[in-house]
Amino acid sequence: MPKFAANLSFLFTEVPFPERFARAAAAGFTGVEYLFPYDWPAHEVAQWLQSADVEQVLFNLPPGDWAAGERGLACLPQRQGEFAESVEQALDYAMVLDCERVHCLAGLRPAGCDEAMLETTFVANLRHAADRFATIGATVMIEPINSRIDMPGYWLDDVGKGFRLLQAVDRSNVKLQLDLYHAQIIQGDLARTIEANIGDIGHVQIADNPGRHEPGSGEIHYPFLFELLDRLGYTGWVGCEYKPQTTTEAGLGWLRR
Ligand SMILES: O=C(O)C(=O)[C@H](O)CO
Ligand SMILES: [Mg+2]
Repeated sequence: MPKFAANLSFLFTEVPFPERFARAAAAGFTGVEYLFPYDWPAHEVAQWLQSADVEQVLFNLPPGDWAAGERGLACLPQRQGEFAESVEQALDYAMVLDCERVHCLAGLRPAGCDEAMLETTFVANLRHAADRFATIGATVMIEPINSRIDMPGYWLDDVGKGFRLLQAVDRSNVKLQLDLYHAQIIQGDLARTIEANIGDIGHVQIADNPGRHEPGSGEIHYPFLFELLDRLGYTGWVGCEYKPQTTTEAGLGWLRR
């Protein structure tokens, strides 16, 4: 069975964020991930990790103005200076939190912008981020996110495009974050996608479809996919990025099977 990380932006939301680390540990998780740590000083987050004795598995680079609807900076030609600053902020947090993985959100497709310009910008930004995070031995993830249900207008909304971009970026520490919930909505064919690209997959996330709830609540047969990941020798983490149908603890039955 793969090793699972609790995504604290989705799970244990019954309690304030600082308390979620201990709740995740008490539920048996040894690693945690979440969207953004930037509302708190890095040393405080490090204290929560240490007190709960859990590993910081992944977090996201700053996304721009999330509350205003922005979903990342990496593809935006006019925001490269801000992107570079966001990389430095995330790098500082990754060092303090001893985190080896960060996810770089691509951004929303701006109106009237040439697609080639967006891709050129994304590739240059990811190369920059990769070279900065390589200084601490960390990996930068890019994640295809569905633009049909969850993130309308998101620029990296195709799984094949994600794997193609890895080739264009050409950095060994840039990998694909395969969120199987998004991949199911985008294209399905999950097992073959995993098998054909296992060497380029740096992180996996799970939720069921439809509804983005616990594994076993929808159409995706996760026991088969977990066995496939094991058989393929996947040693990375699997982030539990789903919305519990009732409470987090009540929804952990799938993990106990
Ligand atoms: O949306 C997702 O699935 C993610 O994992 C992003 O990192 C946050 O939006
Ligand atoms: Mg995800």
